[in-house]
Amino acid sequence: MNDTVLEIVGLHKSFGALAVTRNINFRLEIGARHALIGPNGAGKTTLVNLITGALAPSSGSIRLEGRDITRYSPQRRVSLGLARTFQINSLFPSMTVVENIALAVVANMHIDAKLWGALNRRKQVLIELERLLDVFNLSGSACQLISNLAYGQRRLVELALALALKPKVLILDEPAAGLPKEDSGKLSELLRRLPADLAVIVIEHDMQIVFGFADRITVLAEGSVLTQGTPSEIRADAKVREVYLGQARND
Ligand SMILES: Nc1ncnc2c1ncn2[C@@H]1O[C@H](COP(=O)(O)OP(=O)(O)OP(=O)(O)O)[C@@H](O)[C@H]1O
Repeated sequence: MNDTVLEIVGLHKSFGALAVTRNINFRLEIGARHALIGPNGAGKTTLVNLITGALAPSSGSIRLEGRDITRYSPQRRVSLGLARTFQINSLFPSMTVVENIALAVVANMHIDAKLWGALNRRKQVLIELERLLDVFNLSGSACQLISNLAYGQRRLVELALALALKPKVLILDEPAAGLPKEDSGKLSELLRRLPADLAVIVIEHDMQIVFGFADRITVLAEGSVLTQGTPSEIRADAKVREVYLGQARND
């Protein structure tokens, strides 16, 4: 059986004469926990934008479950199961946590207003809502307005929204950014509760999160893959230490 869910082959992106993504290759298997690390300007965000379709590559290909999605729109990629965390400004601040998540669940189940009244549909939505609130420990704040939540809680709601899409691949772009150190410990714990069959790519500067979460790490430098390996291989790699780990947030 082929367990590959996402495959990146020879991906290349130039802005004019500047090549910012150079011949990137990697594959994710079902349930993978993959981290993308590298110094500022290494090309991590550009690579995510290529995978999600926000940018078109100059060459190379992206396959999701064997299907070539290289030229698909971002929306079509999402509908096929490629999600990334929502930005905070995609939450509705004057609505509650549960209302925000419910909107995403209902949209993903393609339930229109007329069918919403059907009891079994309503039950399905409620079961899914309960599951998402539970995964992210949000049940206690379900009825709070987003505008009253602390920053860390809002980030959890974004994660819940992304999971409401029932993705096969989830890209987490710096989930710990802006979180106080004590909350990043909690974030690690919650990341471990993501569904086992979901393939996750995390881009993160916090090395405690990266090494606690990833089973495989790709290190980017100047747009290229410097090396890939298991956390212990990456930790022991002299090149990586030189270009990155010595300067990363790992206190
Ligand atoms: N639209 C663009 N036009 C020209 N150059 C760009 C563009 N977008 C990104 N770059 C350049 O591409 C390189 C990689 O940027 P990118 O944001 O992908 O790096 P990064 O690894 O995500 O960095 P950081 O960790 O700081 O977010 C940088 O040198 C950046 O200046």
